[in-house]
Amino acid sequence: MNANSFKEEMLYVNMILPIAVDTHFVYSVQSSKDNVLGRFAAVPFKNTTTIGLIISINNDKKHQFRIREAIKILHELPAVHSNMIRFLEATARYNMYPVGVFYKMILGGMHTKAHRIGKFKINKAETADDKLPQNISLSPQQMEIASSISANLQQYCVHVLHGVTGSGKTETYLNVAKKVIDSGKQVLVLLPEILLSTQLSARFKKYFGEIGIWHSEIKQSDRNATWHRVQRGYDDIPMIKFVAGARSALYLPMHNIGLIIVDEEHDTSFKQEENPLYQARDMAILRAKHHDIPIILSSATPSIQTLYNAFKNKYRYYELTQKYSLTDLPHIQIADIRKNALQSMLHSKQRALPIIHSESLQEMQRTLHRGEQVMLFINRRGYANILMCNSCGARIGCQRCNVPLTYHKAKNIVLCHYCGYHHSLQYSCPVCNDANGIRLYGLGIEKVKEELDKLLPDHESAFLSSDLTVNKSANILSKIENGEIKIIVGTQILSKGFHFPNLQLIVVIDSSGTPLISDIRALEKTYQNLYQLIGRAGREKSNAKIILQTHEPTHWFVQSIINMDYGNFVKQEIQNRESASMPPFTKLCTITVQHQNEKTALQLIDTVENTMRSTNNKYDVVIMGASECPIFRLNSMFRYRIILQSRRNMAIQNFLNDIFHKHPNIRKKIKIDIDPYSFI
Ligand SMILES: Nc1ncnc2c1ncn2[C@@H]1O[C@H](COP(=O)(O)OP(=O)(O)OP(=O)(O)O)[C@@H](O)[C@H]1O
Ligand SMILES: [Zn+2]
Repeated sequence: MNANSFKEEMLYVNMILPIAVDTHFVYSVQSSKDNVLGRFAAVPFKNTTTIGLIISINNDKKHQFRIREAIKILHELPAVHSNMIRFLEATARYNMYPVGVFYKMILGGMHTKAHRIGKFKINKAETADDKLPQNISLSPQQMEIASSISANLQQYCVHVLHGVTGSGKTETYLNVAKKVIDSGKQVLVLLPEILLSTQLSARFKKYFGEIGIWHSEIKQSDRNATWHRVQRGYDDIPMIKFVAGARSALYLPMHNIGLIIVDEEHDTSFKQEENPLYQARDMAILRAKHHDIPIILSSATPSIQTLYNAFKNKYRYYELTQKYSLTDLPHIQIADIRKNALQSMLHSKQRALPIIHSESLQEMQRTLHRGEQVMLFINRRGYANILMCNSCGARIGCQRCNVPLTYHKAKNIVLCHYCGYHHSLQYSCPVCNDANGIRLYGLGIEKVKEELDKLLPDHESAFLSSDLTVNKSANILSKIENGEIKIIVGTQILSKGFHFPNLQLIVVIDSSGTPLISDIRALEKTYQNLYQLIGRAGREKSNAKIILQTHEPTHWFVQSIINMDYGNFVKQEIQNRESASMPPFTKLCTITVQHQNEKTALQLIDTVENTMRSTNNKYDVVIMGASECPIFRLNSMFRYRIILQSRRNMAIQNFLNDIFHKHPNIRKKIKIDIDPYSFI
């Protein structure tokens, strides 16, 4: 390099700012050309300051506006790699946002006020008290997979790690991760948020010592320290080599990333449903591609999309066929709620359906007697999900949404699960004015716990549901682990990758229940949840039991669960998707408009639809709709939508860009959801 290139001069540079506009910003900096690209810089913006990212030199000689000068370049941080910048632009293009929106995620909630920059305390990240006792030696099957993946660490490749629950997928990918770290690079593991508060992070710490944890609830000071320390070390405090995080960790500007792992890759929580909308698993694949590094997708029930890509040899597929502990798979049996209902009516003249079947109760007593743990699964929050008037039959719904309300007993409120609207429970009917008309029906987790406390008063039981914070769940989880709590009642978060060695019985309160809203992935999700849930029992001991309480014991879906044949289910489901031209055979995108005024909403969607239909559609995009959304009124807004469908990648984005180019106003009026997971 010649000494001249270090000469400082006045340069114009193009920058991305954490702002939702489609342009780059030009600033002047006093620096050498070689030392600015990819640097963060504090800059004045309007009447405040922010941190921008320098992405290129601006060679224009004349500028229409007065160019402001950057306050300082953050030379203490390494330059962001051009691969990361390309990834940033690609992710914005794919999800149809201005690049600044995703750049904001790279900043990860850092202070952007100039006077605060560089003023932070370097906290130590999380460390385990004890290191792993001895080196874990992989089984021959685990070893073969780990070596095969490790043989190919220098380039992009998607590896699918499929193995029954408890087969040692985690050990296998950690073995690969260790090699990557030993070679001087960094590893990122993405997990559903709830798993970060569990044994899994503890296990990571035992493996790697200090690790970075990244999720929505970490303290600002830890956030600052981790953000800086994934980029460089400080004095005697080394750079963080291993980061475990929820989906937003994908955008951390790690200095030298060598491997990404997405654990429980099928989990739908990887789709962010608020702005910006993106699928973190899919974007992780995109990031791996841009950095030219491997990515491992791990799951006992990989998504249909992932398996389809593996079948087509786009991804490499590995299967772990045996449980590591070699205990038997749990025994699954059915408890027919209808029969039990009849009996309890005859004997006790009680009309209500029993919540816990007599067979389940007996099995629970036996299990507890042996000192083992029991889990009850119900996929409904709250106490009662039907509030109906006994006189007029009116059902109490949300004032702002077209959905029924749920009674939450602990908080003593009637709550809308969609918009959060709530009020206290009232027994008078708002429709017929019967002062005592409202009755509670239906079943939620709180009612199950109440029933349990009646049936088994000597045992403490605990709740686990998405209503809890990460810290609260961590507290409950540790009580379950140390055996203080013997009975666990929970919603679908129980099906995430927990490891409770002493859990030997799971009762699924109601395994019927079809979803209210047509969702292309409804069956896939239900199957994955139940399969994963079943995998929580009998992890270290044989003779575990699963009881599926159901109204429909002969239903094909219930039968396919009993057989635990995921491969067969996937084959069926892939055929269904193909004949319906649904993903993974096509790409979808929903375009939603909403307005407080019903007529205005309708006019809006008409305008959008007409514009779309009159645009030259050279991309083979199919326009379906417009129609009312399944929840027509949500949060006081009337909602209409159009579904776009295409067989080609990026065709929908290109089509929409053409429209926005001609009709820039349309964009502001619509919500775009690329690869939608929610169809409400
Ligand atoms: N080679 C090994 N040596 C010692 N213990 C192992 C080994 N492989 C797995 N185990 C242990 O077996 C249990 C299950 O392994 P692991 O958690 O890796 O499985 P998994 O497939 O990731 O599970 P899940 O999908 O259910 O989360 C763990 O307690 C783990 O420590
Ligand atoms: Zn509501």
